[in-house]
Amino acid sequence: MKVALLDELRAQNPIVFNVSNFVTVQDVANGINAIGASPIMSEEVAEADEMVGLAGAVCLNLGAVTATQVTQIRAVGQSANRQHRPLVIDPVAVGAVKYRMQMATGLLNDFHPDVIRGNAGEIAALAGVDWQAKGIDAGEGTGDRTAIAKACAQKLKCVVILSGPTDVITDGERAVKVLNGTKLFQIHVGSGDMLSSIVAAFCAVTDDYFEAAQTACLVFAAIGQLVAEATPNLGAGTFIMKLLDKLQTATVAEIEGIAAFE
Ligand SMILES: Nc1ncnc2c1ncn2[C@@H]1O[C@H](COP(=O)(O)OP(=O)(O)O)[C@@H](O)[C@H]1O
Ligand SMILES: Cc1ncsc1CCOP(=O)(O)O
Ligand SMILES: [Mg+2]
Repeated sequence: MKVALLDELRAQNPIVFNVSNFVTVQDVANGINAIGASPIMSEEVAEADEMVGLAGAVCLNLGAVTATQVTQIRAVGQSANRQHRPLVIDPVAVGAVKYRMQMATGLLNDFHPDVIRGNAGEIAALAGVDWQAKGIDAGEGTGDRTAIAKACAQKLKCVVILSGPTDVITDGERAVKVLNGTKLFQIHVGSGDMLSSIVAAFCAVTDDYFEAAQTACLVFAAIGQLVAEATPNLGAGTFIMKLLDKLQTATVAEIEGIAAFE
């Protein structure tokens, strides 16, 4: 685990190109900006190649995609592969909606992601494992989360993050668990989307995407935990404000001080 990548990210200030969903786009932009990278969003297929070309990494969020946007997402994904930009996918609610699963499966045939970040319901669905996803949320299941994440990584040949109370990060062989976090993440819609884009930001500053994924998960979860511990009984509204503040100011030493992983 290389928490010092956070300083590298802040020094390089990489551009992260996001195709976001309309629900959480501002959280994603501000989260990337606060941590020290530079967000840019686009829904226009005509500028796909140019956008990818100026970015250090690309994050495709499948959270609220129209048929027109599928065409743009495909073009962006293929362009990221062609231009050798790290590519992160967030497969929102593929475990709950058959249409989304078909759409995501089709896209994953058309381009190759370097990292997929989803909750248990989403990663189980992509792995082909039984799980009761609940809309955008993880839902219920009894399967072993590390085994499910590994199965997904082996099937899709990429790094997989299965996030939740414990984040599992795997390349299909090796697996690391990040134990930090706070339940407050669950009462903010967009926590997962922010994490996916922050994973992309870390992928922009190292070629080791397994390392980038682990570090992003640790940094994000630990910062949430620092915020929760600093203010007892924090509510949903103030949590996101304080989370943005702490994304901006947290130091490597503070994060290393509470880091819990195995
Ligand atoms: N119960 C929890 N306790 C601690 N951290 C959590 C908890 N639930 C989610 N998180 C954290 O929230 C972030 C978003 O993950 P998750 O909730 O799984 O995504 P999504 O919003 O896509 O369902 C991750 O950093 C994860 O570690
Ligand atoms: C509510 C909602 N509906 C479609 S996308 C979306 C946001 C999902 O955000 P997250 O997965 O980060 O909780
Ligand atoms: Mg999500």
